Amino acid sequence: MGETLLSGLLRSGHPVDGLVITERRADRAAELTEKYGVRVLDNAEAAALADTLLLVVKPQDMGALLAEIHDEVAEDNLVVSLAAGITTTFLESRLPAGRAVVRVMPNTPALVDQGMAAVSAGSHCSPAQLQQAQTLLAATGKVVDVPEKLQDAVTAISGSGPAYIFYVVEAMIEAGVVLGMPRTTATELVVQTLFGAATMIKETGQHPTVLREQVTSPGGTTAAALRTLDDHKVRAAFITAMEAAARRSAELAGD
Ligand SMILES: NC(=O)C1=CN([C@@H]2O[C@H](COP(=O)(O)OP(=O)(O)OC[C@H]3O[C@@H](n4cnc5c(N)ncnc54)[C@H](OP(=O)(O)O)[C@@H]3O)[C@@H](O)[C@H]2O)C=CC1
Ligand SMILES: O=C(O)[C@@H]1CCC=N1
Repeated sequence: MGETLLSGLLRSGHPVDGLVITERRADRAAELTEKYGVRVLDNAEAAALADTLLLVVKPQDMGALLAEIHDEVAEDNLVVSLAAGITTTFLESRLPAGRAVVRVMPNTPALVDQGMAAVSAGSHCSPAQLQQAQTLLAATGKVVDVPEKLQDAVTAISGSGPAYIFYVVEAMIEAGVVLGMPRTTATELVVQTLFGAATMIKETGQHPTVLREQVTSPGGTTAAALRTLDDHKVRAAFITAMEAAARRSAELAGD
């Protein structure tokens, strides 16, 4: 996710001299410098130098990272965390008092500038600082401001969401192969169908139910398929799965 954000910032015209990154594995640091021409520092050096700090480690590593940078985070710095489940209270309680923090839930389509990120301000973050975080994230897609109590739901929907879609795509390709289609053709058919359906939802503004009904001829093939999905309780499985994701997000800060 960190590399996705770095590449998006550079693509959107952010000057490379205005960025530094941290990377604890030397081989990976060399690879990133070679690929992007970006300077790699250690965490404390980067925190001392930067005005805005983007924290993109796993939730389980966040406590240790905050301890490392604690003394270097200045009063006017902005700390932006992209970690699932890590609350603004968690961040504020591990930084010097009064520091401005923003909690973000991004997603991987940011890699192709089609990201969906939701931001929530901490208690010392000014509207201008929240806007600054939104502007940074807008380099890789859409950004919405949500009350922090909705961030676990955001994580379950758009944060993890790309994985559910890839899972459905995998299943549809597999089904195509079962039906005798060469894998490459099945992949092409499924990917274009996904792209076409996503574009229809976005461009027509119509409810997905209306669009689904347009495909479903009475007594036809789609009705036969959808009845089978209902028999297997696929809709209920999605709801239960996403409830599990939101629950897991809420647990992560305690891991
Ligand atoms: N992947 C996704 O789709 C999304 C991820 N996120 C969030 O983004 C964060 C990162 O996720 P993801 O990119 O998948 O995870 P990765 O494990 O791929 O990346 C995390 C990176 O942080 C490095 N790291 C850990 N601790 C430190 C430290 N103290 N100093 C410097 N670097 C450190 C890790 O290094 P090393 O390899 O050496 O362990 C690793 O390279 C997570 O908090 C996740 O919740 C949010 C939305 C979507
Ligand atoms: O699976 C995860 O925990 C992260 C957060 C959202 C997407 N990936």
